[in-house]
Amino acid sequence: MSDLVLDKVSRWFGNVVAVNDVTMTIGPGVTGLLGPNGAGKTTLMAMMAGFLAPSSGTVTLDGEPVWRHTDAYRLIGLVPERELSFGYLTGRQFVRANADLHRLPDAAGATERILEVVDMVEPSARRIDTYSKGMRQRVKIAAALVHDPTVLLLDEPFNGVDPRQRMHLMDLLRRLGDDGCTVLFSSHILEEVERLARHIEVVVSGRHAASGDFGAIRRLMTDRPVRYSITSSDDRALAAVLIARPAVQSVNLRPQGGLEVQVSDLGTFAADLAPLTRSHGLTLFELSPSDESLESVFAYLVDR
Ligand SMILES: Nc1ncnc2c1ncn2[C@@H]1O[C@H](COP(=O)(O)OP(=O)(O)OP(=O)(O)O)[C@@H](O)[C@H]1O
Repeated sequence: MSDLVLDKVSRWFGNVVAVNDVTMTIGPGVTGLLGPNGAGKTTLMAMMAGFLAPSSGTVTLDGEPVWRHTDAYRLIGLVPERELSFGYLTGRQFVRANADLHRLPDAAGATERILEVVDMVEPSARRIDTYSKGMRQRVKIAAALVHDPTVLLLDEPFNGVDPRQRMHLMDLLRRLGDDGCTVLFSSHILEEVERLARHIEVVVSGRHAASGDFGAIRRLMTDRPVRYSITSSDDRALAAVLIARPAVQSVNLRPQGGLEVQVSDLGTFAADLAPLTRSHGLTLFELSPSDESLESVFAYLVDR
């Protein structure tokens, strides 16, 4: 069981600050690292894996720094986002090469064991460039796990993977987490993180924006003020009805028609809206969030 601890970690490239003063602890089980593109997730993972030195601050694994510490490398496996460039190798050869690099006493045995774990025994005799995206991911995971690390870091492991393979990968990560492995995976997709991780860390623009149980963070996100565009059979009458509701903060009639409504409690508003319009003899034509981009959700978390 391992704890990965980041203490006031920053990393800059020239004058670009990729990671800004991040403090967090990643413990056993599955944790999701959520953030929009360019948030600094890859840079954070590279520092956690000991592949990149922090510009300031420290990353430690069970109290020992990971940077330039070969003992720590034996405890960490990294599954990078980039594609494997060894398409001419078979899956087995690639995993075996990693086992050899770790100088495992029984590299052949470890290779077979881990191919079994990721369910890749049968295709492992084929060249990697004949594999589907999901199979390539599983081989990368096998290579990262072959030395039996206590920490597994995965950068956007579900990108481009079809839904069936995604479920398969999620089951695998869940199993590793249940067995006590410290599993951290990054994603920019909320639903993906929600399905797999109970604990999440959110990063935005290099900063640590939120940390905790997924439900609590989801609530923070749904309780934030949200703006909707609504069109109905009688917008003026609907405006009068809506402004009386406690969850509604403001209502504007738009010059081009329809309403712009700001809501403070998304759950209550969503549950109320349909029965409310019906009971006033009104018909809803369109309801769409005006600022529901993931970036706006993240920006809200940062500004809190
Ligand atoms: N080697 C580098 N040189 C210069 N800038 C870099 C370098 N690596 C990362 N950056 C910058 O640091 C910021 C964070 O990048 P990073 O790749 O860590 O984010 P990310 O959350 O992983 O994004 P994505 O999901 O798009 O990969 C970006 O602005 C990126 O352009």
